[in-house]
Amino acid sequence: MPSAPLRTLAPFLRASRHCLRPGSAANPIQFAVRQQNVAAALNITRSYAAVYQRTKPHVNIGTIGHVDHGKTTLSAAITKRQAEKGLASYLDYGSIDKAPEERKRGITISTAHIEYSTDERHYSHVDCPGHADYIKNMITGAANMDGAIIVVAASDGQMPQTREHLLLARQVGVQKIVVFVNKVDAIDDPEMLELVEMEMRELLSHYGFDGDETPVVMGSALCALDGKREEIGVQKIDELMKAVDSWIPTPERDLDKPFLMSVEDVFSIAGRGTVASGRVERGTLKKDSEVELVGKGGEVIKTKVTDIETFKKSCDESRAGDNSGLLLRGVKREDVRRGMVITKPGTVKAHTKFLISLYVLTKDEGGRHTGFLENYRPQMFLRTADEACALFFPDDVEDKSRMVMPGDNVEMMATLHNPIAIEAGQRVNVREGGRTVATGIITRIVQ
Ligand SMILES: Nc1nc2c(ncn2[C@@H]2O[C@H](COP(=O)(O)OP(=O)(O)OP(=O)(O)O)[C@@H](O)[C@H]2O)c(=O)[nH]1
Ligand SMILES: [Mg+2]
Repeated sequence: MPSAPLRTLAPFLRASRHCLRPGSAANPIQFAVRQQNVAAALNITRSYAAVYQRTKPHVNIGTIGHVDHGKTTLSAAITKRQAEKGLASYLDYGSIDKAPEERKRGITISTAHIEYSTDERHYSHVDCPGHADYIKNMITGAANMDGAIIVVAASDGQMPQTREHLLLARQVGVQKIVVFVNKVDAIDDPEMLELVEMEMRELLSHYGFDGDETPVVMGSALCALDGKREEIGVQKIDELMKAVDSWIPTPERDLDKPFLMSVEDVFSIAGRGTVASGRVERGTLKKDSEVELVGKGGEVIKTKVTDIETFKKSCDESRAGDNSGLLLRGVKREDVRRGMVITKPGTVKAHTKFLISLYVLTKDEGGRHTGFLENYRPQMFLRTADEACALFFPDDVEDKSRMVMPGDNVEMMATLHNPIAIEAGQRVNVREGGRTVATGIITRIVQ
């Protein structure tokens, strides 16, 4: 379905096709200007900006929150508002809610993919219908979010589900969220709103988010969508998007991140020294740069890369995506082991304890046939490292005798036998007897 601005464009595009001389490029904007149709020229320019402009930084976000709190209404309202500014195509409630089910590697995703821009950035937005499904998609890497908008209905007042929302955000590995307190139109008592905000900030802090600084915007998605009560409608959508623009950071491109290569193999070259090889995960490294070797035992080895070999050729630089061999000055072969990482100094540390969101594979997905209890001790694969680990329930889980079943999404505390270089947001696999039994994402480093 063409967007509204593109539909107004159609006659111009058709007309411009007729008046084009062979060899000249179609330029509907110039054509509109020649026709002295300023409105059309502007429209076209805007729709081009919305649809084609890829120079703006890209960010993945989404609405999460409890059933019926207004996630879909808010998603529709955002596209409506941004469409008015020529920064999106308006998607009504129905076309967002009736998103087709996608299937990827046997994993069911059923989220609508929505696109819009602000003046600052370009967004891809998912409206998440079900918690369990989405957590699974996030954990298994079928979906990702750089930040989230949590929708909380003010009319529900003190809600037990609020905890669930924040836990969900943490579980999906999101570090920064913006709160939208919705259905403000249905509240007469301003104190009630203050209470909701206070409670949200407290809970944010409790779950490891920045409760003091997190933006909380209060409004009504429905009013914005229906064009009613601007002060709690469209104005609040504008405020929300400003908050999202400024609070949720633009993800760095892999190439711009600090250098990291996880060691796959180590060998020594007579007369030259020790070479560690692997695939460069991110960043770039120039010959003669200082690096650190982190992991396997916790001790950090500082050294210098005196030569770089990529695809069997010596070169001056190694970059994200390359398979490289790095010649390490003054390092003995036995000091380097598979599973260590070579990084820009000071950027990664080794740890032994962290929170992890796990999706436990079902029997049909090749996983276990039976559940497991706390203190389960499988093997954990973290980049090229594999390490014995133990899994426990976090402190705030009451029923610690519960059995984790295949198909479950579960948050657990993991401890490693040896310290390994890890970071929040990193994906890991849990294996037992040669098969993958769970897949997960590290959400918080504890120790
Ligand atoms: N009064 C009022 N009602 C609202 C507002 N926003 C949404 N609603 C209503 O709340 C109901 C649920 O809204 P949805 O947008 O479908 O909520 P959702 O979070 O997407 O729900 P699920 O997808 O089922 O989890 C609908 O009847 C909306 O019309 C609002 O700002 N004020
Ligand atoms: Mg919905």
